[in-house]
Amino acid sequence: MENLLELKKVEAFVQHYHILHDISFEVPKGEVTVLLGRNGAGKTTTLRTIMGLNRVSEGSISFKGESIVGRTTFDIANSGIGYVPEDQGIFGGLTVGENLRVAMKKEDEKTTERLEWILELFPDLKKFWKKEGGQLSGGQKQMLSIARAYVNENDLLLIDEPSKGLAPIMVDKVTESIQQMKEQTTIVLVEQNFMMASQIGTRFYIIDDGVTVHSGAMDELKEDKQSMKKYLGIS
Ligand SMILES: Nc1ncnc2c1ncn2[C@@H]1O[C@H](COP(=O)(O)OP(=O)(O)OP(=O)(O)O)[C@@H](O)[C@H]1O
Repeated sequence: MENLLELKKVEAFVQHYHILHDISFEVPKGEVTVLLGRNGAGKTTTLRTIMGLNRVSEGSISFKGESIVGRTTFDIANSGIGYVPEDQGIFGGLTVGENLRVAMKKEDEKTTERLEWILELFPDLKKFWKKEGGQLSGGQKQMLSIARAYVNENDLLLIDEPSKGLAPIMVDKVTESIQQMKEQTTIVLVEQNFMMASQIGTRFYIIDDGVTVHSGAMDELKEDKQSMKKYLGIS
């Protein structure tokens, strides 16, 4: 299968700290690739590095067969990568509608269709269309953040810990929504909630101290008690 995104031996710095030491993974088109690892392992840094927010000192990152190292974040986003950051990145002082409008790269028919689709998936966003982003619940903010990335015609979505801080019922809702989205787009998902990751993911990579140390099919990891304990602290 064709790889949409490929990282090879990536080393990267956050300010002057060397955080990523050897990150390599492949993201096949049409799949959900999950990045797992303990707190502070380097998962968020990996997504931010793909988006051009950290300096790459070694290795390569290619998207649709072209290197994206050294490009601006604006350029990388425009080449077809949507990013749902861990802090959700929504504007607290803008309404739900305004948040979506400013996120839209185009206002064409396809974008309108995608907006309608996502509003059906997240009816709360329609219901609270005029409510300010800052007044939404945690789950609603997460939905808005995902919708802001989804509304554009991206080839790839990077989603950072969508379950973080959500009540179990909201985690189920977000899981269900990503399951529906994966029918339409390729996804890289960072997730600490193993149940959620295992329901959605196709393949996994484990990051430990800035290094990709293990990978395989998500279904196999569930049975691999030794790796779960060693790398994720799950027994
Ligand atoms: N701005 C920064 N300055 C210094 N160190 C940083 C900065 N941002 C991240 N780090 C360090 O980089 C390492 C990787 O952090 P990162 O956020 O990528 O981990 P993570 O795997 O996403 O964990 P979490 O699930 O806790 O977000 C951590 O040791 C963290 O302390």
